[in-house]
Amino acid sequence: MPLPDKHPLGRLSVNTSGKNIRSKLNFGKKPAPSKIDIPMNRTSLSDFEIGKVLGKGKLGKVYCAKHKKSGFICAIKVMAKKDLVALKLKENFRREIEIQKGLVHPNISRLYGFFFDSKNVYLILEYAVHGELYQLLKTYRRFDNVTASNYIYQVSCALQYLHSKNIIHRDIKPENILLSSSRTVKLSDFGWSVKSESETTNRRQTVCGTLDYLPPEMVQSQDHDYSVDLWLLGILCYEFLVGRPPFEEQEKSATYKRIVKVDLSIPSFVDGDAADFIKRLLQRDSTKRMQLSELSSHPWIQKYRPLWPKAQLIHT
Ligand SMILES: Nc1ncnc2c1ncn2[C@@H]1O[C@H](COP(=O)(O)OP(=O)(O)OP(=O)(O)O)[C@@H](O)[C@H]1O
Repeated sequence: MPLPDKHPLGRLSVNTSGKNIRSKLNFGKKPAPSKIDIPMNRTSLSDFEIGKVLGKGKLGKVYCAKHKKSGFICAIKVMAKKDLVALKLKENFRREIEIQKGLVHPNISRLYGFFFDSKNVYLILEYAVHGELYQLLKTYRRFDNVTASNYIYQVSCALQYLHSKNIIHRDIKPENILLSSSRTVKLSDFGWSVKSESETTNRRQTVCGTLDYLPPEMVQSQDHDYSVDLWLLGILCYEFLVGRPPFEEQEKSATYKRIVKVDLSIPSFVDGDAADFIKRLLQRDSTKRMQLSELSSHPWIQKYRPLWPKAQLIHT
């Protein structure tokens, strides 16, 4: 699988404040339905009332929208067909849709369906009212242990589900995590995900993902498997608690070197149990990484779990 020309190995800076998102839509007095009931084969843009821009991605904008007939509130991602072709992203996009449309889990952003016209492709997505977790992290700089452990646990639930379906996400980072009401994590962006035939045999070699988050085996273009997501979870946890990823350097090559050596230094303000949690995931030898099934019994999770908001305990 070739690496598309324009993969963003860096941060995107977009305005996703989420303020007044719904203000332009006529929501009416009736509560919006919580389930979508749209015949996808006959859907077109005119079936939706389009509201405010929720954010801008590499390939287009995402809008808040209401399905006129049912009143269902969703997010619509609009991508120009010509951009998909020009950026050689058609295959990536097709794979993303194929993978995401079959996923139904409380911690995974739903893709309800898609439609297209002569110019654009439109994805109908679950609306995440609080937008990207990355913006929240930028606002607070770093999260406290209660928040971080809760978000990490929710991401791990999403990963457990994905892995059970033989899917490796490969691009976990704060930009690819959305927050819906009551701060429920919604893992999104399946553009770099792959579906393996079997959990153990199908190791892959494609280099992908975001630079700071790449595991040693991918930096070195070696085979990789499900355990890349464990590494990514470790980096995510570090970034939540410290405010930046652990191997960040100005020069790409310096970052690569630090990743390969696992040149990890955890600031002293990080909770000792959290530091242990991170170290258990950031293992050079991918077979030694803490398994998702072990994660919920780790002391860091155990310690802060009683303080999590009740709404996030439903997936245990
Ligand atoms: N389902 C959603 N609910 C609410 N806001 C969303 C949703 N999807 C995207 N957004 C907002 O729109 C912005 C752009 O999303 P988009 O998926 O296009 O970003 P992207 O990271 O460039 O994705 P991709 O890598 O697939 O192009 C996001 O940063 C987010 O703030």
